[in-house]
Amino acid sequence: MTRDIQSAPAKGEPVLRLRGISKNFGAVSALTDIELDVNGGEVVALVGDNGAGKSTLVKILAGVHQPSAGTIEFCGEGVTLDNPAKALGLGIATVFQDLALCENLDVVANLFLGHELAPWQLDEVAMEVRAWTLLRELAARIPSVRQPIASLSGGQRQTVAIARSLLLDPKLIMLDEPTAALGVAQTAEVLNLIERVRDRGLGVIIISHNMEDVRAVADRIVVLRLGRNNGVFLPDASNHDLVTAITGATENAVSRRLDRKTGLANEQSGGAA
Ligand SMILES: Nc1ncnc2c1ncn2[C@@H]1O[C@H](COP(=O)(O)OP(=O)(O)OP(=O)(O)O)[C@@H](O)[C@H]1O
Repeated sequence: MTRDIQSAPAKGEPVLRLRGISKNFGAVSALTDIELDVNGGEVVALVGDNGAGKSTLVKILAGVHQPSAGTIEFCGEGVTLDNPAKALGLGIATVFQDLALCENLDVVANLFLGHELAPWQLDEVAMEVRAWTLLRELAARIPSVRQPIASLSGGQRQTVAIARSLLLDPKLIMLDEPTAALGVAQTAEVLNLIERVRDRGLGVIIISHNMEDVRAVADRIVVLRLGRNNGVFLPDASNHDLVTAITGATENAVSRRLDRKTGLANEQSGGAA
């Protein structure tokens, strides 16, 4: 059922609390003893190298995978997320990287796709008004809600996918690489949108490999490495500390490269002064 997007949790209230979450796929331990806390009105970035376990954790919260061990508290209550419908019903929305939009349908149709139970589902005018209202509330830049998805930019598509997930009035929204493959302006637009979603009081989990985007929008950065927690950072943490937590090595190619670049920039600014 579709509800109004205003009824989000109060800011700062715990939305999600994971303790001891583990997930084994046969002999592979994808996650071991994971802790994660997300509050209302907070963006938490989940970062880690390939294979760190980010997608597995998101899929557990989306009800796609069942944890092998551990507890999930959602809005103060212990829950089991047996399937995606249960997670959605509780208020956990996920925007996967493929966005799952229908290219040939317009924005309105995509927003309401799958919400067949809504009373106004077949009322085209009501759906269009609701689509405009929602997109305006999000200050989204979509020229026309009657445009087919195929004609929209990557940033606009991401916006439609996020708006669609908000129609179900979630308390937590998970975004998998929302800025991957976007240009500078589109990335800024999506980051602004994430901030507006946060300002509504929702908890937001964002998976990203882009540290610049993570720093720009996250309130906390949670690092996973080899399926385990490997540090929680504020966005002003140094690149060196973040890269060290992500890769597990204090001396590595990424941090050497960053140090070289920083050194070069300092030399240049020193020379110019
Ligand atoms: N369905 C599955 N069956 C078996 N092993 C899996 C399955 N899904 C994930 N894994 C394993 O779990 C580990 C964590 O993978 P996961 O995809 O969660 O990492 P990730 O951090 O999302 O990586 P990436 O950034 O590359 O998407 C990897 O070793 C992966 O091979």
